[in-house]
Amino acid sequence: MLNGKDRLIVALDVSDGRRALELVDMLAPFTGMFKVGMELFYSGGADMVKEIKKKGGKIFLDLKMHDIPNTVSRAAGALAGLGVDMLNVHAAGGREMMRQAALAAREGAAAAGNKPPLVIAVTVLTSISQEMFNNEMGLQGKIIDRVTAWAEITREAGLDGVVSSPLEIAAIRRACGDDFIIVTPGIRPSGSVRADQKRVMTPGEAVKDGASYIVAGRPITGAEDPAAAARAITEEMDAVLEKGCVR
Ligand SMILES: O=c1ccn([C@@H]2O[C@H](COP(=O)(O)O)[C@@H](O)[C@H]2O)c(=O)[nH]1
Repeated sequence: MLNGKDRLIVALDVSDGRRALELVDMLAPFTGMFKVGMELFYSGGADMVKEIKKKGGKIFLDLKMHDIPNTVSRAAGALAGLGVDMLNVHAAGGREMMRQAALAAREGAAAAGNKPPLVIAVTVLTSISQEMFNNEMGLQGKIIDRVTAWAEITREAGLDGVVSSPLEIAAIRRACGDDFIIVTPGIRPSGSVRADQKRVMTPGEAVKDGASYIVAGRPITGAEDPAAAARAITEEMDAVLEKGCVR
């Protein structure tokens, strides 16, 4: 079973490549994977991915691709050639887009001699509240039902898992089983600032509910001592895992 360190993905949401690499050095002892998102990838590009890999860091490339199947699958193939460990698309792009993206990612990785990345789909962003979902996005019903339905389509399309808020973990586990990967941002250690996140839980609660991985950014990178913040999060998860109360 993965321990707290393995399950922690730190979001490197900075535009300064030097700062990103400093954070990698500082946080590597407490972090299983580093998330390179739009800010760092659009400013540092593929070189940033290569630099983090040189330091031995695993990479979740979080570009949330959402376009027609041909465009997304070609992009997924190219990104898999970089040797990333995880990449993602939006489930709202549909079953066929997801299916082609997963295939292309596996082929792109094999062509470059890399291990196939985990390919996962973003469901409903953690910054969306139930009220926004219904009134701003014009979508009916409950977020939890939409997330669960998209998770099932994601699994049927041959992807490895989903990104959801921690509030939906238990429902996804019931629908998609224990082997399905659930990655949850919207992680806020007790007492920390929510900022733009609407559907949140603490690290311990998320792991207790069955999260495969949690993503934390500002609670770590914005802390006075990022290493201490990351260590506290891994310890909180380990305490839950050691009690064996993981669903
Ligand atoms: O639904 C989603 C999908 C992705 N994210 C990303 O996770 C991190 C969270 O950062 P915090 O600073 O811990 O809020 C960020 O990179 C997002 O792009 C998400 O928050 N929600």
